[in-house]
Amino acid sequence: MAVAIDQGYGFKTFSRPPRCKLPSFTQLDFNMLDVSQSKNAQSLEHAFEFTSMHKSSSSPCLSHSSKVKDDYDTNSRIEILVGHAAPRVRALVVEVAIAMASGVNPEPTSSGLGGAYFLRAQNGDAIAVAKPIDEEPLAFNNPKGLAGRMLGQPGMKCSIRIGETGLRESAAYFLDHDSFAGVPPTALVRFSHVNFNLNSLGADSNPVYKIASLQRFVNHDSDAGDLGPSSFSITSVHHIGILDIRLMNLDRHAGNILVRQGHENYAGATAELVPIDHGFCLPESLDDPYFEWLHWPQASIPFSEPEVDYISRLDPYKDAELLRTELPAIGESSIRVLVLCTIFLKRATAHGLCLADIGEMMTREFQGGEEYWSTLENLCLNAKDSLKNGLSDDNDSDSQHEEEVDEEVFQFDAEYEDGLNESTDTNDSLQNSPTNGKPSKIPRFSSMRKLQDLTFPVNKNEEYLVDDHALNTFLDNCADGGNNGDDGAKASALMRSLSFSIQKYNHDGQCISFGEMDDEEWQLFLERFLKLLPKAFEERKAMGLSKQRLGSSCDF
Ligand SMILES: Nc1ncnc2c1ncn2[C@@H]1O[C@H](COP(=O)(O)OP(=O)(O)OP(=O)(O)O)[C@@H](O)[C@H]1O
Repeated sequence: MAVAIDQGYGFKTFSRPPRCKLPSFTQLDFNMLDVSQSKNAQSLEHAFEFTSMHKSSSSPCLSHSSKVKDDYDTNSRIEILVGHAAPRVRALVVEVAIAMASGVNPEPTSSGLGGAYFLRAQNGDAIAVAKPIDEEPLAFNNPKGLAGRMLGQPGMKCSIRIGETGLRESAAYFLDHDSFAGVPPTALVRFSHVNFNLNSLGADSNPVYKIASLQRFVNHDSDAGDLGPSSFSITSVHHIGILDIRLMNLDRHAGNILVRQGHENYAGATAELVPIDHGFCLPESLDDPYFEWLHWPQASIPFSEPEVDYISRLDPYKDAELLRTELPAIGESSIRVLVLCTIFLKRATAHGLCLADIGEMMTREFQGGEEYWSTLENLCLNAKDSLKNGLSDDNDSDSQHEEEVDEEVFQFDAEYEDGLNESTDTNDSLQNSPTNGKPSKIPRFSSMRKLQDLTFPVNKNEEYLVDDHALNTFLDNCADGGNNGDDGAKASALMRSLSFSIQKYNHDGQCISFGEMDDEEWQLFLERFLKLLPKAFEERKAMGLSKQRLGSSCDF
């Protein structure tokens, strides 16, 4: 049987496709592919070179509805929206197209809070995981009882909008240069006429298309939540951590790290880790990241030479340009978070800090029931303050500002010290230190009152459709994990990473954002920020040394 190729929609066979019918995106028509002739996707891709696949000059359009009038027919289709230029994406899409042409249906997964589906080949092997954007947690077609809000509204993380996690999954793959962290090939695709979940809101809509992230399925033995970290290779932990820091990943819980067991060797720690689920990366504002690896011993081991070299070669401005070109729907404020975090990583590494140091400096802290800005946020607030106060670059103003900052830091540290005094730590050397060996912090709520104009805007007048009672019941059920064996433990881990975000969103929904600055302000801000870094890094190092003197260094 001959392989029929849809000349109009993205393939060429032996003659050029008619110009007028070239679509914006690559499109494969499942039913137009004769599976019996297509032994494997790779050879198919080579045999039938894709057309030039003009990338749409406009942003991928994320529709706010699942009901559309499809111009085509009712055959199942898949199109690449984002990821044409990414390696190994087309092979993945072709494989999925072939599987679907053979009549294989998506298989819903029970884990995770969003709708996620395994796509299998005819022989039953999983090929890919698809996650439709309208089935994300809180989105209107969420199949796990967490539906309600519309796309574009703030989601589980206040700094990431519903419907935008798929874009971020794709961005993480683009930004994982040389497969350093091992993010599986990922694209943003459009499925037409495929059976995904529709809640009552859209149940009568047929035909339907869905935008979804599509990721290569990775064979694995377990996830990091099933094991202690002692078997994980240092390299795997470092590489994932480096990615998480650059992208400010808010959701690196243990379930988002797949584990592939290696063979035992003299070092013992050989398990390879595969990072998945990057939907909560690249927030629109600084936020509180969740790094499961933060207290793993591997994170306290200095970066290796190749890692330092990789970090030194990272170019935040090139990465920013890559996102602007390949994922124009990702906003400038998220791109600035990427730039800032990458600069932070580069400078901290050059200063000799380890992964745990850097991760901790990005993470907020709780003391006495209060949440405090992270060191990174404090640095940004101070840099923004100095811009706002119009301080010039001359030395006098600089030192005057530094004094002001020091005073603020000292006042806070006194408060922090009080807290420590109440706790069990009575070590004199720590108590006598002017900064208490801790990075400077500002009580979150007081600093927010002071800096409201710098925060991520959330329209509090918008009416959200979410049923908060249902949400809370769901969360309670998840948090009741201890009684449910593995699933319960995973749910608990997940909740640890997510629950505060929900609480935060409900209470204030504010974070530090850079989107409101014009280019000149942004550059000035970065200059100010860079000047503040050496002192913060020194403080951090000093803190590490005091810890070591106290004998609390990590044993591995
Ligand atoms: N690339 C992959 N390879 C293998 N399994 C995967 C892959 N991506 C996801 N999975 C599995 O699919 C399930 C759901 O995926 P995922 O955790 O990404 O969904 P989610 O709804 O975004 O989850 P969460 O609620 O943790 O944010 C998980 O069991 C996960 O292990």
